[in-house]
Formats: sequence, C-alpha cells, structure tokens
Amino acid sequence: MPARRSRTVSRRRDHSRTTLSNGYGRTETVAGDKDAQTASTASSVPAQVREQHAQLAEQVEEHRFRYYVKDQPVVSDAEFDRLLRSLEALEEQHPELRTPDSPTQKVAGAYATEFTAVEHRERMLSLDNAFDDEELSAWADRVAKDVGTGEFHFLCELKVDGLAVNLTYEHGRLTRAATRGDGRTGEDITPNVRTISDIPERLKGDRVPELVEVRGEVFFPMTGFEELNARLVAGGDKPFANPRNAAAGSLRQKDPRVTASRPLHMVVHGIGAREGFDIDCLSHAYELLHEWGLPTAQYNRRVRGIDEVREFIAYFGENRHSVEHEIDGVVVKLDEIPLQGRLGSTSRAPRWAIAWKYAPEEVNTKLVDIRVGVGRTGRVTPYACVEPVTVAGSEVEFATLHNQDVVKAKGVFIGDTVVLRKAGDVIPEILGPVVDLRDGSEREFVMPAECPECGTPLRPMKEGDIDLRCPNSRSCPAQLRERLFYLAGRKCLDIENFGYVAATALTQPLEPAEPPLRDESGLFDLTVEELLPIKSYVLDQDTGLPKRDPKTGEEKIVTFFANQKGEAKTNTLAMLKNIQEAKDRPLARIITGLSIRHVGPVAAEALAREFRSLERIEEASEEELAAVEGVGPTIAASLKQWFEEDWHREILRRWRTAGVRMEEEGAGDEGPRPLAGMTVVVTGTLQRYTRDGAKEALQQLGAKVTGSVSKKTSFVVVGENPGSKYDKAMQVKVPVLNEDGFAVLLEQGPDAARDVALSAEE
Ligand SMILES: NC(=O)c1ccc[n+]([C@@H]2O[C@H](COP(=O)([O-])OP(=O)(O)OC[C@H]3O[C@@H](n4cnc5c(N)ncnc54)[C@H](O)[C@@H]3O)[C@@H](O)[C@H]2O)c1
Ligand SMILES: [Zn+2]
Repeated sequence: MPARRSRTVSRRRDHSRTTLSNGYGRTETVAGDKDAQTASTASSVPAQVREQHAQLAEQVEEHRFRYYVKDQPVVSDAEFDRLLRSLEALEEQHPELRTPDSPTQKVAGAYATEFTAVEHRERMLSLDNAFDDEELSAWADRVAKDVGTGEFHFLCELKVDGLAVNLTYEHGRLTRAATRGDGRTGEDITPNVRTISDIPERLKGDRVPELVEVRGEVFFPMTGFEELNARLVAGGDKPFANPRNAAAGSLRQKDPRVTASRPLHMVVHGIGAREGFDIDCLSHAYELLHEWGLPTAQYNRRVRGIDEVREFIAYFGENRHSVEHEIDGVVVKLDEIPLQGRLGSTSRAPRWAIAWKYAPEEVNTKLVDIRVGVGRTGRVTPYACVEPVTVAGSEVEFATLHNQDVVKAKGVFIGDTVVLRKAGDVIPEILGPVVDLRDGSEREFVMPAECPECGTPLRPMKEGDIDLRCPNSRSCPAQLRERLFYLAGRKCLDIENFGYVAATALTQPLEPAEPPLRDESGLFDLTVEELLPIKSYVLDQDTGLPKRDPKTGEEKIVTFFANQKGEAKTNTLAMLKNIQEAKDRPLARIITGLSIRHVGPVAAEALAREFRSLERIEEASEEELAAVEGVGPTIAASLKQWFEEDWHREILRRWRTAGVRMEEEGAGDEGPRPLAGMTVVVTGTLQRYTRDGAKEALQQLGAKVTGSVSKKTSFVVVGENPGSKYDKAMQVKVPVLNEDGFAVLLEQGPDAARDVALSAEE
C-alpha cells in the first residue's frame, strides 16, 4: 500500500460542521451553515421545512455515526430506515433540499482516527432499497428499459447482515483489507482481517490475477453471539446489542488479537477494481473467486425474469433461519457486467442492483421489569416485561430469560433499552442492551428468594443446579395450575373446554373458600354442583397475574362455569363429559400428564411400550427403568423419586378408583406371558425379523428388551455381524441364541431355548 494513499482522519475534519465531536474524524456532515444561508435567501422552501430537514438530516447523520463508527446504534434499523425515508420524502417535495451534501446522496459511513485511512481503487457503494413489490417492479421495469433489446439475467443473492469489507489481492496475495468507510476511503483493517480463517492469505490456482478487489460481508454467527456477550460481561466489558454490531465491533479493533478471538466469517458479494482477467457476468466472477479459494455464497440464483426473483424472495422469506447468518433481505443484481456499466450508478448506489428488505425481526424497546414465573415442575424462570412493541407481525410484551445466569450473561439491566428479536414462530428473546443509552438509573436484576405465588423459599433441586425451584410442589398455586392446564392439554388428556381459566378456577377460586381441587387427584370426581358457585380471576398465562378490564382497569372476575341464572353453561357440561371420556386415553398420555420431571411424551411412550401399565412402572427397579431405550438414568431416578411421594401415589389410587385406564390397551388380555420378568438383548442382523419386529415379538410375550448386556440379562440374541455385545455376553456367560435359538425362545419358551443356546465354552 503506497504511503501517499494513507492518512489519518483527524486532519480531515475540514469543511462544514459535524454533529458530534468526540475525537472521531468524520467525513459526513449535514449541510453546512453557509449552504443553508445561501439557499434560504434564494429559495421558496419555508424556513420551517428547512429547519425540519436540517434536524432530520442531523439525526440521520448521528445514527450513522453511532452505527458505522461506534458500532453502538441506539435505534433499530427499521427506525433508522423510517427516518431516512422521511428525509427522502421531504426532498421529493422540495428538491432544492437535495444538495450533494444531504445524507440521502452519499454512501453512509465514516472512518475513525484509530485506523489508517485508505482509498479504495474502485468506489464501494450502498444499495437502493425496495420495501414493497411496487418498488421492486418499478426497478425491474427500469432495468429492462435501459438494457433495451438484449437478453439479460437477474442474480439473486441473500443480503447478509454484517459489515462490508474490501479485500485487495495483488498477484494472488492479500495486500490490504478495508472497511467501506464513506465509499471512497475506508479504514485499514488488514491485520484484523488476516485473523479470519475464511479469508485466504493467498489465492489458489495458476490463473490468479494481477489485481482484484473482492467485496464481501463479514458477519458474526448467531450461535456465537450469546457466548461472546457472556464473556464480555464476565470480564467487565460492555455487551453488544446484536450480532451485526458484534461483527463490526470485533473487526474494528485496534488489537488484532481481539479480532482473532472472535468467530468471524465472510461471504463474498461483489468485485471491484481488477486487472489481468476478464469476466462477462457477476455469476461467473463468483465462480472464479470460488476457484481461488474465496468464501462465495452458496445460495445465489441466476434467473430470467422478475417472477423468478419474487420466488427467490418468497422462498427465503420463509426459510430465513435456515441460513447460518442473519439476513435482512435479498439483493437483486443485473448479472451481465457490460450491461451494469450501461446502467451506471448514482452518487450512492448502483442502478443495476436493488435490495429487497424483509420485515425487521429486531426492534428496540424498554426493559421495564424482570419478573419470575413458576412452571409446572416448580422451576422459577425470570422473564422480561418490555414496553409493548410490534415485531414480526405480533405485539410483544414479554420475552423469556431462562434463568438468572442468562440474565447476567446478557448483561441487561432493568430500565435498559434493549434489542428484542422475534424470529418467525420462535418465542421473543432479548439480544442485548443498548449500553450507550444508559443514564445510571438502570438496576441489576436480583433473583427473588421466595416463590412469587406461595412464598416458599426457593432452592435448587440439587446441588449445582442453576435453576431455582419452588419446593412446594403439591400446593403451590402456580405449579398446580400449570400442571392441571398441562394435564388437560393436547399432549396429555386433551380435554376440550378445559383451558387456563378453568385450571385457575378449579384450583384458586375467589369463592368459595375451598377449591374443588387441591391437587390433581380429584379431577375425575368433579361434579357440576361443585363448579357452579365458583368465582375466579382470569390469570394471564405469561405472568400469572390477574388480567384487567381495559376500560375500568379493574381486575377481571368471572363466574366461569355458571351462566347468569346460576345454571351450568353448555361448555361446563361438555367439559365434565370430556373429563370422563379422558379416562380411556392411551397410557403414554396419562404418564405424560403426571408432570414427572424429565418425563416428556417421548419417554412416556417408551415407558408405556416397555411396561404396559403404570403399576409395572412403579414396581420396576431404577436399573430396569434406566435400561429402557429412551429412558436412561436421569429419568429413571426422577421416576423413582416421584413414586416415593405419598400424595403422588394417592393421585394414582384415586384415578384408578375413578376408572382411569392405566394400562396399555390389550395389556392383560393378550394371553400368557411366558417371558415375563426376562431381559433380552438383540444384536446383529436377523434374517426373518427386523430389529423392531424382534423387539415387539419379545415384548408381547412379556420380555423386556434392553440395549446393554449385564449378568442379569436372560438371553442375548445374535444375528449376523454382532458387535461387542456378543463378546460381552460370552464374557459374563449369558446364554446366546442364534436366529434358530431365537425361534425356539419365542415358540417354546425359555427352558427350551436354554438347551439350544451357544455357550461361552464353544
Ligand atoms: N440502527 C441505526 O442506527 C442505523 C444507522 C445506519 C444504518 N443502519 C442500517 O444499515 C443499513 C444501511 O446501510 P447501507 O447504506 O450500507 O445500505 P444497505 O445495507 O441497505 O446496502 C448496502 C450494503 O449491503 C451489504 N450487502 C449484504 N449482502 C450483500 C449482497 N449480497 N450484495 C451486495 N451488498 C450486500 C453491503 O455491505 C453493502 O454495503 C440499513 O439496514 C440501515 O437500517 C442502521
Ligand atoms: Zn410456590
């Protein structure tokens, strides 16, 4: 890099006024006072409009400075885009205001004094945006018109949300890397970029060019973001508000060792100055760059017409999160390079490309409070209450925070402005705080010592657990309500007309004093007479707090089961009928509904398949439980603990008395169970049975099928290519059956099978 090209920026604070003076040099300015004065004397634009324009321009400049130079924006991209759009609209009405100095006319960005300023050989531009289909079509029409009669293609690319870099390769060697800066001059970040493993130091192959400027986006993968913030906070440093800022902040470091410690990646999305090779299309250029070892995008698609562009946009609108980096849109480009030249560029953006923006998934909002909720297994989880905002099409008021360590790791304080993200159907989450907006009034979250609903002191279930729990599992109103709601829900008994309000009313009525249910044992004994007098709050499912009437502000109280005449509502009768019908649900659903810690639908299925009745599960030893595929030691221990509680066994007793079927259908009436109590392991490939088929045949006869061989194993059945289980069986002297021996076991029973078993001595 020739020295005459570089200079530090501090000396470049020349014409007109800057909006911020904090030691950073800035090339961007709002229209200087002098311009404004000359213009105001000669123009018809009212002073008020002029003032409004100046203010807007200043705001835009300030936000750009915070975004590009400080890597700490204080507003969301959507908010920023709105500001810029209003500025453009104002200039549309009053074209005189659109001076070359206006922020609408320039490539946004600047360069900080910490870095050496370097000039790009070819300018780096921004992109024009399309926010709706009309804007997209207008652009495409214009391209078609300017291209004329010739054939052309669109190249669709993902718009990676990171920061732009320019890599200069001379004779195949990386000689310089720079940020975009103001488009002409960027910051020299060569040592930092050399630490990114995606970016080759030398280009591969024997056709490397004399010179090429490669443009791309450096990004921070979503998966590494939480970890980075946790690390920063633990070290007393400020967390980043989102992955984009983390990428920019990590790359723009004085000390490249810091950059090296961050998991940065790059995707190539353009080409600048070049010598020593020719290309006809951008897509071909990417192929070349790929051959040279550069990280080109894998999702680009070259298409013929705007309809195919729309398909691409729609596809990635749906599959936005299948990509390893954040995307905020799609960039559509004219692929043919000579035609690009014919269309040319404005002062800030090429006319041959446009960026389609997807609806933003990130917004800034205020973190009003952090409260805790109690789940059905007693786990107490902090959640964020934010000033309501609309994001990804829905209004968000709460975001999950998982546990107190997560709150700490995110580095957020109550009172912070935070970046909230809602991606698709995913539960909203808080990414990070906007540290630059703190005023000192923010306070750290402290985990409460007591259950917010029953006042019992919270504690970890066992030593070393991060999660705190309310140990009052039987009568903590929150736990009981959540358990009942879950029990009645889709995954379990699937009782219609039994939702959160019913669960609340049955367990914590305001009237009468005595609730119909003190735990779930009485569920099947409920009578209509008990339900009619009940009055209760309507609790918010997210917070557990009473909902209020929006008009009066008063807490809502409902008579949920009776109509105004005091008679049962249709829904109430339907609910009671549905409860009775639920007695016949499959065993797995009943098990799931017990809210045994760690026992979800999958484990419940495995247990039901293996033991076929709740009684047998209760009788099984911890070892036997753990041996079941899909169960394992944690769940086995949890099951044992659960059955130790008297009130848990009482639930089962009362349900049984009420007629709940606690056995697998057909259990008990499938005839003799000659293999009851036996444990069998199947290994290797059998000819006449699939693995599952063999298992089922054994289970029907009462045997338990497990995955590991021990002294207690009754038989090991071996097919072709058995593994170490066969050796183990020989070692511990368990009878081994080949496929014929297996048939004997199924048809004639264990004694006959023992006679035909292969023994260790053989
Ligand atoms: N929150 C704030 O305060 C704030 C301030 C300034 C800018 N911004 C945000 O920054 C963006 C505007 O920045 P901009 O002027 O760089 O324009 P832009 O992001 O709309 O488009 C240009 C940039 O897109 C990037 N890009 C990603 N994928 C690309 C691809 N496949 N092909 C070509 N380019 C690709 C390049 O880095 C290029 O420089 C907006 O999203 C804006 O909201 C936010
Ligand atoms: Zn409690």
